[in-house]
Amino acid sequence: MQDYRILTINPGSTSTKIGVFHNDQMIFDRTIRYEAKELSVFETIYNQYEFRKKSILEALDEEGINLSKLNAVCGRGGLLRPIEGGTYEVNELMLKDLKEGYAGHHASNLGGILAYEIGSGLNISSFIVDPVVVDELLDVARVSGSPHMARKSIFHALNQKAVARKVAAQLDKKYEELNLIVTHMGGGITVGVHNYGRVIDVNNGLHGDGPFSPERAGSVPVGELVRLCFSGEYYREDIMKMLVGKGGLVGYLGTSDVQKVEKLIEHGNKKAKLVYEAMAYQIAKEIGAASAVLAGKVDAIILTGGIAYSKMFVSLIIERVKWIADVTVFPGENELQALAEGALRVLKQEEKAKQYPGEHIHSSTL
Ligand SMILES: Nc1ncnc2c1ncn2[C@@H]1O[C@H](COP(=O)(O)OP(=O)(O)O)[C@@H](O)[C@H]1O
Ligand SMILES: CCCC(=O)OP(=O)(O)O
Repeated sequence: MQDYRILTINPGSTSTKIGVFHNDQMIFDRTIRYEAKELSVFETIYNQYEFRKKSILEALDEEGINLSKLNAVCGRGGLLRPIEGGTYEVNELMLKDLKEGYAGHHASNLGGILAYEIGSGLNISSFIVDPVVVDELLDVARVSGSPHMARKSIFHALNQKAVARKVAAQLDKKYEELNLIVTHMGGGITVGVHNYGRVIDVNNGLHGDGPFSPERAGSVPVGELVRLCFSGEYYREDIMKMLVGKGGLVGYLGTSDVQKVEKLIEHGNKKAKLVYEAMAYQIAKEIGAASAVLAGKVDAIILTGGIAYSKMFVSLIIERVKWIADVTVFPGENELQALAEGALRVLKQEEKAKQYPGEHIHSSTL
């Protein structure tokens, strides 16, 4: 059997996580953290490209990783056109969409770009796997209530699918045989309805939908939002920041760090307690809505992401949703492993790499 060596790259808003895999075994990983002031000199996320690339190559060099032994580079995919899940070869159109921010700007846009630039320099393949725009929504889930707006699928597809596969294996089943509700709780929070391997409904984790999160407002009262927009007090950017970046815990408490919020609660801060409980309450409510999508036939509820490390937070959710199905807690994320496995399936020819953008997915049915 041929062996493969894969470099995986997962850019986040404050860090770039990298991993080197020998087949599906991680042999090196590192989280390269950046100071806020290091990144603030760049006007756009795309402008951070050279800086992040240099930091990756330096980390690999420090570890003595021989780049010429790599067979592929695989990055986290960003805000592209809506596409179905899977492993995609990075192509010209994908690079253009990632650079221009076809569906917006998020650090994950750099994943495909960095994979391509490093891969093409070494003359090896570059891929992305399950980008945040994976769109497997039911038509009925796309209808928002206004013909001027459609609901969109933007979520932690990579980690949700990776963790769902892991839990399916624990249950001795295939992912495609189960109905799962997967909740990723990180900087953003998304609750995905996984119906036999397809995410048929999910809140748009980036653009104002679903539970609030450490740094995002989630669904807000829309009449109030319109009032703020036309109050003459704010620019568009101010309002967008209220929704993403300065919403949620940051908006109420000035921090996106759940551990700091727990410290405030320990010290008797009543506001912190209320906001913390409200975030768990909104997540439980979203899981309840997800269970209705599956008509109550739920094999398991999964809680994952950084916040799932908190026993206190997780127990607040579990006490409200345990009547629906068993809850499995999978703290952190499994994204580097998922990237490597996605690339490996293609390298081993178990799957063909998909071509972006593939079949057009309608953003509205009406
Ligand atoms: N041990 C922990 N207990 C509680 N919260 C945690 C813990 N570790 C990380 N978090 C919280 O998880 C969130 C970040 O989650 P993560 O999945 O790393 O985010 P991202 O989506 O940005 O990758 C932060 O709010 C952080 O404070
Ligand atoms: C919903 C898009 C992905 C996302 O929100 O990722 P982060 O939580 O890492 O910002």
